Amino acid sequence: MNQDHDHPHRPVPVTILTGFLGAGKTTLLNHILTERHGHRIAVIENEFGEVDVDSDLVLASEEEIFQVANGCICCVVDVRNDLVEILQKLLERKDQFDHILVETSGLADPSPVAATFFMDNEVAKKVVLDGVVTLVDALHVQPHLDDPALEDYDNQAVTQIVVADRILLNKSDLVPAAQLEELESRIRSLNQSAPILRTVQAQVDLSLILGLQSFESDALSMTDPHFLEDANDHVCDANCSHAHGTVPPLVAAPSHSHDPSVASVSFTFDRPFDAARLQRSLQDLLAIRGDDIFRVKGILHVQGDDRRHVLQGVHRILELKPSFPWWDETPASKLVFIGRHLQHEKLRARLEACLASHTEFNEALEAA
Ligand SMILES: Nc1nc2c(ncn2[C@@H]2O[C@H](COP(=O)(O)OP(=O)(O)OP(=O)(O)O)[C@@H](O)[C@H]2O)c(=O)[nH]1
Repeated sequence: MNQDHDHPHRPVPVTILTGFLGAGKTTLLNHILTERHGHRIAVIENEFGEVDVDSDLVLASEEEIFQVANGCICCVVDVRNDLVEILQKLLERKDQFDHILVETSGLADPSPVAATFFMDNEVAKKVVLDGVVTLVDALHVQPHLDDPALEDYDNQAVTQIVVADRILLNKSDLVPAAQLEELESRIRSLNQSAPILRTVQAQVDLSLILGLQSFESDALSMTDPHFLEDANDHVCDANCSHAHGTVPPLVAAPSHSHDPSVASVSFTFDRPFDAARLQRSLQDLLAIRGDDIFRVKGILHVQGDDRRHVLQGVHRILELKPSFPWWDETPASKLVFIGRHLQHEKLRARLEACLASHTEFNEALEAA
């Protein structure tokens, strides 16, 4: 499958992996990274919260994983410049991989991300957009598609479906068949051409989502003639007045607008959590606030356990699972909440109430 060794000048295909918060992007990424598919993939990740949890959720693999700066890749200029810089560096040693995968944050519009590949003339010559793969959360997508609070703003859940080449209707285990069919027709009304694949835990035959080559830039502009212009008023070419081969100065703010009421708050704690108390407390919180709290994720230090614990919440679904040991890393917790009307201090107080008491902590330290 690695035909690219024989064709060093062939542009490197780039897949953009997108989908709303909690839809299953990291789950798919882990599936891709652990499957024997013959591609050597460089992964670029972008996340929304200030504290990086996502890189800890990606399984160890031989592939290289790069983080672009914190902030939304589709609308923060620095983040898009960061993406161009990473691409420039990656392309200097493109003999080491044959596919690039960009996982966007769950709130990103993939169009400006795709456009970033064409902003810099040197980068544009060396990559080809292979496809946009969109994960859709079968259980939670409906209210986001119809979100009344988005009246004056772009709806990223809709945009992500509209621009997709492949749609994975994920978490199909959580929804009855009749509802899946309704969802499929809703998705079909937004995107008539992308095949919709039902998945559980994002398990999909990778030949259906990688190597599509659907997106030569001609094909891209045929899909939506305003695709690039929408993302940015400028696409570089040989006639540009500015220098190429450096970070393009014209990565301007895109024309779309995010819902400013969606924000993220992050926390770190050295003292371990009482796992049962934390789980009860967050379940109580999500039972009441689960419409507004879209996403919770964390890597946690749990009292009396030398393994990391992974906290995953999507609206009212919450799970806390042990993962691999801390090894020589000092255990500590980091958590991110993403949603509307998040009250930082109230959340902090709730979390602090779930930490193991100082006495418990000291006793555990002495016993160790
Ligand atoms: N029941 C069920 N749970 C799933 C499925 N796919 C993923 N999940 C769970 O959904 C949660 C979120 O999955 P992630 O892969 O982290 O989602 P994401 O899109 O990367 O999340 P963000 O990066 O925060 O936007 C995790 O707890 C997964 O285990 C599925 O098909 N069925």
